[in-house]
Amino acid sequence: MNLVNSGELGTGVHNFFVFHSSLPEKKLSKKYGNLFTCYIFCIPFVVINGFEIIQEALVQQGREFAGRPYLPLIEEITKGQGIIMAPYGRSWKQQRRFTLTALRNFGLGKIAFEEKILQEAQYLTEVFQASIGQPFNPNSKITSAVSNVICSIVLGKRFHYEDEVFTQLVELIDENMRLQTTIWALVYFVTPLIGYFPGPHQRIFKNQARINAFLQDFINQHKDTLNGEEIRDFIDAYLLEMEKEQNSPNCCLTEGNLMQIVNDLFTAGTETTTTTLQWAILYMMAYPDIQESCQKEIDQVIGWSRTPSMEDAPNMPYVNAVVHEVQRFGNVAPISVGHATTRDTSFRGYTIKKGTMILINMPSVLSEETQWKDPKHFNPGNFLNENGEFFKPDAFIPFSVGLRACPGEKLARMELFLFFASLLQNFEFYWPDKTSTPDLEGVYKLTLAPRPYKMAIRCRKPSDDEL
Ligand code: HEM
Repeated sequence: MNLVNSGELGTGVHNFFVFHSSLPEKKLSKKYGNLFTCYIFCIPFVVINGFEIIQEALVQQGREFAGRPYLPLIEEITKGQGIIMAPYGRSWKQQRRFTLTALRNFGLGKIAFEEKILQEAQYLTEVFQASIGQPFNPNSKITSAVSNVICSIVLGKRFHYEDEVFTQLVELIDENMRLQTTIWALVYFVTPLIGYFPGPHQRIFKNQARINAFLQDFINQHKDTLNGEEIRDFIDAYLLEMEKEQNSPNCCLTEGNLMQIVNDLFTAGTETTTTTLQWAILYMMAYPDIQESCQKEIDQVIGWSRTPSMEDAPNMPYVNAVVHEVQRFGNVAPISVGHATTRDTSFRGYTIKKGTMILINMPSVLSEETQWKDPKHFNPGNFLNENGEFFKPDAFIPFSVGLRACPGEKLARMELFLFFASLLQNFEFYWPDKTSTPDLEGVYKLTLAPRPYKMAIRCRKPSDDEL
C-alpha cells in the first residue's frame, strides 16, 4: 500500500480499487474526503482535492510533489527529455529555465507576441468570414490559428491553414493525444511488454516518429542557417545556447531535449488554448445575453477603428471576467498533468512513498463551494466585485501552482483575451439548430473538450458607409 498511515487512523484516507481511467473524482471526494488512494490494476495513486490541500502539496511541499509518474509509454516516446514529462531534476530545471527565459526574451508580456497573435486572429477572422451563411465546425480553423502562434515562436514561421506539412503535423499530434487516452495506453502502463507486439500503441510510436522527422527537418534547416547576430526564434536561441554551453560539465542542453521541448510546446500550447476557445464560443451561443454584454463593452472600449490590444484588458472587466469564467467552467485540464513524489514524503500525517503517482483534482478547486460565489453555473460574476470591477479569486488555478505550474500561462492568457475579443468584435455567434441547444458536457482526450459542434455566425461589422 503506497499511502501509509503513520498518524491516526481514518482521517479521510481510503483505499479501494478502480479499473477505469476516467474517474468520477468529484463523487469520490464527497465520499472519501480530500485525500485518498485509488488503484489502476493494483498500481496505487493518490488523489488530492480542494484548494487548501493542493496548495499545501504543490506549493508548501513543492519539491516533494514536483515529480512526474513513470509511465512506460510516455518514457518510450520522450526518453525522460523535454519539460512536461521529464523527471524532477537537473535536466528538467535547465530546460524549463531556458524556455521561460527564451519566451520572456521573445516578447512574452511585450509587443512581439501580441502582434503575432493579432495577425493570427486577423487570419482566423477572414477564414470565419468566408464561412458565413453555412453552419460549420470551427475546430480545425481554431487549431490552425493557435498552433500557428506556437509555430511562429518556435519555428519562426506561420503556415497557410491548408499547408500539407502543417495539417499533417497538427493531425498527428491530435491523433497521438487521443490514442494516449485509449485503453491501450492503460494496458501498456500495466504491461509494458506489449510494446514488443502489434497493437494500436504501435501507431502512437509510428506517429511520433513522423512528428519527430518533421521537426528534425526544421532543426536541421535552422542549424544550416544559424547566425549568432540574429535570433529568429526559439530553435535558434536553443542551438546558440547549446553552442555556448557545450564545454560546461553540467549542461543538459542537447538536441534530444530541444526536439522534445518543441514537441512539448506544440502539444501543451495548442490543445489547451484551442479547447478553451472552443468552449468560449459554445458558451457564447448557449448564453446570448452574456455574448451581447461582451459585445457592448467591446464596442464602447475598442469600437471599429482598431483591433483589440492587451492594454484594453484592464478597461474591459466584463470581457476579462467572461474569459476567466470560460477557463473556470470549461475546466480543460481536469487532472492537470500527473505528479509524483520525489522522495518518501510526510503529508498530513501520512507517509507517501517516493515515486507514488499524485493526481491533482482540478474541478475540486475550480468549483469548490467555499471558494466561489456561484460555483455550479457559468457566471462571469465569479470574477466581478459588487462595483463591476474584475478580481481574480485565489482558487483560480487552471494553470496549476508550484514548481511545475504552466510556463505558458502568460502566452495563453494573451491568446485567450485577444482571440476572444477579436472574434466577438467581428461576429455574432448563434446555435444554428432550432430543435436542440448547445451540449455543455465535455469529452475527455487528455483535455476536456466540447463534443464537436457546428456554429453559425453573423457579421457585426458595419459597412464603410455606415461607419
Ligand atoms: C489555456 C491554456 C493552458 C492551460 C489551461 C494550461 C494548463 C497547464 C497545466 C494544468 C499544466 C500542468 C501543471 C502541473 O503539472 O502542475 C501545464 C503544464 C505545462 N504547460 Fe500549460 N496550459 C496552457 C497553455 C500552455 C501554453 C500556451 C504553453 C506553451 C507555450 C504551455 C506549456 C506548458 C508546459 C511546457 C508545461 C509543463 C511544465 C512542467 O512540467 O514543468 N501551456 N499547463
